[in-house]
Amino acid sequence: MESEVLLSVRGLRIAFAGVEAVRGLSFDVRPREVLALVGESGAGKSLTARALLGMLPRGATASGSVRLRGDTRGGAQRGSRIALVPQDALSALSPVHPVGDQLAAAVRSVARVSRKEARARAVAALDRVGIPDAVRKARAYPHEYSGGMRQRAVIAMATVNEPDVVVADEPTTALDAELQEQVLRVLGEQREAVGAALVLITHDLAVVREHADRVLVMYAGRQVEQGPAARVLDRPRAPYTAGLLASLPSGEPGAPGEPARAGVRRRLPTIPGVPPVPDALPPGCAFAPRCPLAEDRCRREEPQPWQVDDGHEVSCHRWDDVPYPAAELFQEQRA
Ligand SMILES: Nc1ncnc2c1ncn2[C@@H]1O[C@H](COP(=O)(O)OP(=O)(O)OP(=O)(O)O)[C@@H](O)[C@H]1O
Repeated sequence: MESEVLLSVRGLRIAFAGVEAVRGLSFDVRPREVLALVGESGAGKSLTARALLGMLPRGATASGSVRLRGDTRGGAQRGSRIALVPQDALSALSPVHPVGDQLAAAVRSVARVSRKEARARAVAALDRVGIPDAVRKARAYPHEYSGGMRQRAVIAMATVNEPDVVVADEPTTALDAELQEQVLRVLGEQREAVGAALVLITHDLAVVREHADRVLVMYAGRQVEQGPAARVLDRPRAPYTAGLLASLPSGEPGAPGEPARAGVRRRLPTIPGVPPVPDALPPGCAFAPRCPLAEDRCRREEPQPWQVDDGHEVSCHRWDDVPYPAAELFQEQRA
C-alpha cells in the first residue's frame, strides 16, 4: 500500500545535560522512499540518524518515539532492520579482517545460518554493489580496496541483511564529485535490490533534488519545512530553505533560476550569520536573527508546523510572504 508507514518518528527530543539539541521532530518514512534530512552543521541530523538506529552517544537522553512497522522496541530488534552507512567509510570496516569475513559475521549476527551460507551472502552483497571478482575480493583487507571500492563495501555491509531502512550519514562528503555520484547511484540501486527505504543525510540540496522523494529541512534541532522534494525545492515556503537554495550555484540540479552560463561565475549569496548553539537559542523562531522576513512575533513565538499543501509542512509565521522565486530573499539582502 502506497500510504503505509514504515518508520514513524514522533516528538523526538535529544538532550545533553538538559540542553536540547533535537527539539521535537516528527516524520514518517514510507517503504522504498528516499527521505533526505538537510540542514547546516549542528542542525541535529546525525543525532536524529543515531536515534533511528538506537545508537545515541553517551550522555544523551531521548524522548518521543521511533516506531518501525509500529514496533517501538529499540536495541537489537530495530538494529537489525535499520542499517547505517556512516560518514567515514574507513571507520565502518575493521582493518584487521578480510572484508568478506566482516560481512559474513554481520550476516551471522542476525541470522542462524551456516558459515558457508553467510559467506555466500557476503559475496553476493559485494557482487551486488559492483565489486568485480567478488569471490576473490571478499578475501582481501580494506586497505587493499580503492577508495571507491571501499565505499561500495560499506554499502554492501549495510545492505547484506536486507534491512527495511538504510540510513546514510553524509556518505559522500569526503569524496570527489565522480565518486559521490557513484556512491549515490549504488545506494539507490541497493535500495531497489533489497527493497529498503533510504534516509539520506546531506547538506547538499543538489543531492536532494537528484535523489530524494521527500525532504525534511532542519534548523537548530527542529523541522523548518518538510514535503515532497520537488515541491519544496521549487517552491520553498520557509525563508531558511530559500537561503539554502540561494547558496547553490545556479545551474546545479537543485538550483532555481536561470541555467548556468559557461565561464560566468556569479558570487553566491549565503545566509548571513551562523546557526545558534543549543544552549544559547534565541527566543521565538531560532532562525529569526538571520531571517530577512523576521518580525516581532518571530522573535517571541516559536512557529509550529503548518500544512501548506498536501504533505508539505512549514514551520514559519511568514510562510505566505516568502516570494517566488524564493532565493530572491537573500539576493536582495546582499545587494
Ligand atoms: N556527544 C555530544 N555531546 C554533546 N553535545 C552533542 C553531542 N553530539 C551532538 N551534540 C550537540 O548536538 C548538536 C547537533 O549535532 P549533530 O551531530 O546531530 O549535527 P549535524 O546536523 O549532524 O551536523 P554535521 O552536519 O556537522 O554532522 C551539535 O551542535 C552539538 O551541540
